[in-house]
Amino acid sequence: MDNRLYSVAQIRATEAAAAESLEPGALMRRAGRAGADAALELLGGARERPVLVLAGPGNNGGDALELAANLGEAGVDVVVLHLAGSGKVSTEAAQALARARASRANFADVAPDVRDWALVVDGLFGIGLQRPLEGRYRDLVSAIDGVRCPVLALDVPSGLDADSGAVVGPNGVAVHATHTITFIGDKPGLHTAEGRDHAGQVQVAGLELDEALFEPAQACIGSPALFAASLAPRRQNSHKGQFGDLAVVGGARGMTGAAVLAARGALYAGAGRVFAVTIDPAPAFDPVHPELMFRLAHDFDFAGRVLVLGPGMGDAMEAMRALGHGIDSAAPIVLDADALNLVAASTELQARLTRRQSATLVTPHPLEAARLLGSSAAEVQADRLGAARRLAKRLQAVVVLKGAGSVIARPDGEIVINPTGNPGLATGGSGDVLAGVCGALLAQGWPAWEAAIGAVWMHGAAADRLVDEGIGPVGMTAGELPAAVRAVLNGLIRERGQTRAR
Ligand SMILES: NC(=O)C1=CN([C@@H]2O[C@H](COP(=O)(O)OP(=O)(O)OC[C@H]3O[C@@H](n4cnc5c(N)ncnc54)[C@H](O)[C@@H]3O)[C@@H](O)[C@H]2O)[C@@H](O)CC1
Ligand SMILES: [K+]
Repeated sequence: MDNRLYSVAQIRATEAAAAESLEPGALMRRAGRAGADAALELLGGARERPVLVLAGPGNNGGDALELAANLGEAGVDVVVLHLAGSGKVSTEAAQALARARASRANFADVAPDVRDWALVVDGLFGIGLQRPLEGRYRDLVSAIDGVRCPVLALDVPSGLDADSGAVVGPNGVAVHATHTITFIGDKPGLHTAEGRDHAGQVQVAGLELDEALFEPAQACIGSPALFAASLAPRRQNSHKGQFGDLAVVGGARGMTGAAVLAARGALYAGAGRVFAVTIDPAPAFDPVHPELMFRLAHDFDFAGRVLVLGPGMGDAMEAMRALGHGIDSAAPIVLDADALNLVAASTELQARLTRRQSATLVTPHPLEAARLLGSSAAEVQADRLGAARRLAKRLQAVVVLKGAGSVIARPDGEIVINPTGNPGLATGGSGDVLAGVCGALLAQGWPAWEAAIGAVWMHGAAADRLVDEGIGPVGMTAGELPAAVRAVLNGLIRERGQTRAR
């Protein structure tokens, strides 16, 4: 599976290189053909109701006009609303307009009333969007929100930034597509931030371009293939000492649950022995999971333990002290939640973090990332890939920027966007479980990059599995995640074992 993601600048460079050896308009015709095929597939055999094609002023509109001509030829009743702009029209788009005018597609002069369409095709704007949608464009986007049929976006849902997945604003709007067919290569903005809500199911049409025309991708979509090397079945002759000692350090007064959830996540993700190390005195044991060993941070020996620092840690002196010990330890560590806030407030801790010799993995949500970067959550969300890259470089750590389409970044700028998960994860404690799973994989010897990609993928897949079982998204609880993570992880290991046996 090709899971690479390209920036708009890279797509433009590929297009320019391809255009040198192609006749004018070839790419637009290919895009119009691929778009029409996707539309016909969505229509199935249905021909009773017409298809509405919205064509904007640029080349995205050109793609839509080619598509409309193709659908007309295929005998589909097509209504085109073409919104010409005042700017210069490309030769290809002008050709596409002439072709559509000469085809069996019908042109409407004004926005037709919302009616019973079989399909709406959004070809208003693609990667050339320069500003928020206003006036008639904005009205059309609102009208599309009212339709009951599938909405197919060409290249990018209009109004969405293809690089960042942000709706171009302030107070911007963007088409909510059920399906997006994106051209030349896949784009990060379709998979993170607002992208998942606006793009729907994404299909890539490569337009038959030669592989050599592409610059190396610096981002891709996460999948088990990226952490397959770490999914080895356990040897029969195993003992718990081989799967690591993990300590979750957190649980200040009133927040013991955060540490327990992280510890349970770690237990179910296969860590050999798991300690819940609390800042304040906690219950002696977890009656649901007596396997967890409770200790007080004050007299815990951090040496040799993989650490998850932060869940419910608070900001007391004792928390600072424990965090300092953890950061200076020689073992891999995960920093989450309160630990990130403490690091954000201390340049000294940040400096110690960058001097670490072993792996550091940090799992901020957008507000925590903003505190670490000295910006705002809105700024982080406006450029999730950029924020994650900056943070990874600054902290010399693998970063998981959580939220829809979690962004995983490493200091050299490489990015993975996670495709699994659902809004059921937007509940207290789910981040604690993720931190615990990250720690468990590190404790079992996974490299930090694979551990981050794998933990996020499995945590999301666990939530998807719970939704399939009717448990969520509404009302899903963090406590239900660990067992589902365990099922996902064992399923992957089994699959991998079967693939290798074949
Ligand atoms: N570049 C490529 O690699 C290819 C591009 N194709 C299509 O062409 C698209 C890019 O074409 P363009 O560069 O012409 O860009 P777009 O068609 O996305 O939009 C540019 C046009 O819209 C206007 N515009 C931008 N934002 C606006 C706003 N908010 N309100 C009103 N007008 C606005 C611009 O002035 C310009 O006229 C791609 O998304 C794709 O659909 C395909 O034909 C195949 C190859
Ligand atoms: K579009």
